[in-house]
Amino acid sequence: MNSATIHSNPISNYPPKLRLFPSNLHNFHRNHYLFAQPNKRMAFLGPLSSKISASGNATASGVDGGSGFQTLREFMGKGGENVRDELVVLFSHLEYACKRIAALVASPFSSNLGEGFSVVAGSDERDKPKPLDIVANEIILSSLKNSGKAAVMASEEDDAPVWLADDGPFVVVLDPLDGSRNIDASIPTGTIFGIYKRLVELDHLPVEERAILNSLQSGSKLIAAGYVLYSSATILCTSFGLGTHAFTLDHSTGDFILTHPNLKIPPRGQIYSVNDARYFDWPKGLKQYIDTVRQGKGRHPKKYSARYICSLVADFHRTLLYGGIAMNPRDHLRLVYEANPLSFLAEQAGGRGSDGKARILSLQPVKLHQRLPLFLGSPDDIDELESYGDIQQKVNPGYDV
Ligand SMILES: O=P(O)(O)OC[C@H]1O[C@](O)(COP(=O)(O)O)[C@@H](O)[C@@H]1O
Repeated sequence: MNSATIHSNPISNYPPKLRLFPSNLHNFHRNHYLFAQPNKRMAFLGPLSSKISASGNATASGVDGGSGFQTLREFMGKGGENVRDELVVLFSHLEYACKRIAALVASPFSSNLGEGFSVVAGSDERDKPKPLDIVANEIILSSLKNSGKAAVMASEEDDAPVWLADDGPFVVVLDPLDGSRNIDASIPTGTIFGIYKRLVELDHLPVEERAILNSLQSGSKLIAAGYVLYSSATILCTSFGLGTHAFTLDHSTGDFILTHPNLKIPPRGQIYSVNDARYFDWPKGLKQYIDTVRQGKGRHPKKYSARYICSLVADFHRTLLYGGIAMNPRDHLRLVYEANPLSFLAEQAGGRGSDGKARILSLQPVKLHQRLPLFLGSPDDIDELESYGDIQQKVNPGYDV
């Protein structure tokens, strides 16, 4: 959440001369994406396509038998998840927004984006918005508006949810650009999103109330969730409730290609991911757990390694692939925008999402910007960690870095 005031429209001014993307989504897709030549795609995907063809999972999940690869849009259709058209439309707008954000994050022109913003005096230095957060938020907002499929968007960047369309079938909750405080060093960042159905039984309520209550649904009601990792590759990882699947952006065509069908988190990893400069503020149980596994004295007789990027999407993505635990034991990450969507993906991949005491998806959010301790990862590692009892960091002085 931030208290920024936007005095000019950063998107329409950006980039100063060169337009990276046409403003009209339809023409954009027409000219650049949907009608990309298949042969061109194949030429770029030679090694990848054979890798996917060799995977039983990929074939079973409907990878195009002839060409050996499948785009996200194809996957959402009959060959894969077969979700309904309305969700396909919503997703294609979200996908488009994230491609724009990916381009911005990597752009040499993004340093100009700070111009035209002012921040309300007195807000905590750490919580001050980075301009790219706001631009990313605006990009997603306009895409969701254009989709006509989102009733409401609740964003970590906004104080209150924005009502978009009375008949929109979906509710979208999101963190438009997580980890953005690392952005000047080109450290990976990410977008996190969750999708619920609009609660039609609330349609009679005043719009503000309707917007909030629709956005405060429990994670167990998610119908889809995902993240987009902006890193050396741009990865869109998603679940519609039938497994977790990751797609890699092919920059030559603009397609997200299925590269990690049916991701399964290893039941146990050998990596813990936490900001351990906070060690002296941790409770006894958490200290003991970390001391134990780093010495190789835990249930898994291997010395664990530490990895901490301090960018939640990147830390979670690595955990999904390699196993272990990505954690933030203090009340810092948000239930609605971060913990619920990522726990949904973790569970769909056979992993767990916990606040140290309870399953994240079983919690009923009471406030939009509610924060909590978060532990995501391999089931055996999280079980072992929780067996230490007090692992939630209650001392939370706020940290300046
Ligand atoms: O300072 P900590 O406790 O290590 O928190 C780092 C975490 O905060 C985040 O930067 C999110 O915080 P913000 O929402 O304030 O940007 C995550 O990407 C990261 O995992």
